[in-house]
Amino acid sequence: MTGARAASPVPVAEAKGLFKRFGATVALHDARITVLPGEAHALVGRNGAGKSTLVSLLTGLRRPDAGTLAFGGEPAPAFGDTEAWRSRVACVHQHSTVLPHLTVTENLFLGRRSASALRPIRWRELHRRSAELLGAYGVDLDPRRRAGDLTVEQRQFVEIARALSSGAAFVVLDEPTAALDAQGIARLFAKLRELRRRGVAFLFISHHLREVYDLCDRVTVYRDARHVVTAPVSELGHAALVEAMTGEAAAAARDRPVAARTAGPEVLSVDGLTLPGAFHDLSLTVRAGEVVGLAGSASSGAVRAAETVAGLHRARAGRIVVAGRAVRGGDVPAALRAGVGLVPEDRHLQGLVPGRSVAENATLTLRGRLGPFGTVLPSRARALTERMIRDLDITAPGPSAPVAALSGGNQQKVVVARALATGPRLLVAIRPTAGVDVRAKEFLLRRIRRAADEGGAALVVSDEPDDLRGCDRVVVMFHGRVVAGFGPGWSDDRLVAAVEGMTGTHEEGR
Ligand SMILES: Nc1ncnc2c1ncn2[C@@H]1O[C@H](COP(=O)(O)OP(=O)(O)OP(=O)(O)O)[C@@H](O)[C@H]1O
Repeated sequence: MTGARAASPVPVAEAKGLFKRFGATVALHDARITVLPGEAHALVGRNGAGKSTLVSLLTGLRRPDAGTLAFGGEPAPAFGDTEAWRSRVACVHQHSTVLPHLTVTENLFLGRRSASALRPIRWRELHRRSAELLGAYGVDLDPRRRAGDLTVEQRQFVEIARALSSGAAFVVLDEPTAALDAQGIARLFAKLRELRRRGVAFLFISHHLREVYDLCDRVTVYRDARHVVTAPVSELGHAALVEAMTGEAAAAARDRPVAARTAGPEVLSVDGLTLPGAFHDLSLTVRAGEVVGLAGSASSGAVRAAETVAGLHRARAGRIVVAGRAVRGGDVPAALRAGVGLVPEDRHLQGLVPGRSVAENATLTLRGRLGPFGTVLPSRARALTERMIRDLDITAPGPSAPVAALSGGNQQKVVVARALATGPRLLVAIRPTAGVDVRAKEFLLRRIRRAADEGGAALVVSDEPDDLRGCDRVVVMFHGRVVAGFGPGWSDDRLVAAVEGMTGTHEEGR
């Protein structure tokens, strides 16, 4: 075995001939993947391609219908032997599996069986060991802290440290950057590079193809439940990668607005808005026909500001006027009545009712509009949803499928569909393309643009240059204040610098 290793290394993980169905849906069809020791291997594909299903099989969460899995040349552990799976593969999900009410130490050492398991727990000793363990991965954290009080980034590092300390040399990262801002992503990547130097291998799932090129050696593409290609990233250019994902030749270059459109009357006017701890004295206008970007990192207050406009928080001071009507803060139904549609940041907490159908979720905001006496007539809801499924290119078995059965990106499209269903005067979209594949991203952004072109207006919160490129103006926030404003034709560098608080310019006013 050891002799053969030099010639062709034993893969840290290898899956062959995987099949997995959910009812009538084929999630994986004869799929395969091979991850070599110490490599950073990307897995990409459109929403619903089968990536998360593969992760659930690779981590022992689900059992394949057919196919084989091996780690380090050995067959996968028995299904249900959690400890054995954990020692072979670790997974960092977008949604953390760290238990929030326990301390960092408890999370790190939870459920470990050892010779000393029957002895009373010596907390001082354990805290010292966790500090040491975290230190070894360059994480400076008080191990006595409750995990629930950590940031997403810190929780991810606890998760990675836990995984590696149980012996795994293979970590699956399922959209780990989705909830991080640019600096958080840079720190995560620095840690991942360092771990790779020590021989740890990664399977990295992301819809940000730039991250794939930045971090990974090889890339595997899945399309419609099947393996399409595995190649070194250096041999698969951007256009070829998108083509492998979509099965179509790459789309023509995205249209960039060259000049500001003539804007109509004010749809949103925010004046002197203050929410202590989040933003201070914020003033902003959005006119009919405009798409305005609100950019900022996690601590900028941009998300909270947009949520306040949509009625999720009550500001301490200031005024919000939508289409000439003052909107009382902290009242979502009032904001909805005034014509605000919201795509919330966290579709799991604020966006969807998982057990209900796609049709019910997509029409949640429409009560009273479709039928008499506040009812939603099933036939009309169905017709409307079928149109949305077509319109937004949602991959779903049909309007009556439960939304929990859709892939993450398709769930996000249902959230956007729902916000658009009311024909809002002002669409407030918070990171609307999070978790959405490359094609669907362009589609959603075009759909938002269209809502504005048809007489509405949109406020798009994001720190992704790609999300903001189609905006007429971009307002940048840093630490709760507006620090910059850009008109059309801004450069990525200057925008990123402003988001990171490196500059404060107003190129085109607000
Ligand atoms: N629990 C489930 N019940 C029914 N269908 C499911 C379930 N989980 C996944 N599917 C279906 O299996 C297919 C593959 O989904 P999967 O979540 O693996 O896609 P994905 O590539 O991870 O997509 P995304 O990029 O949107 O996260 C989809 O058609 C999805 O609707």
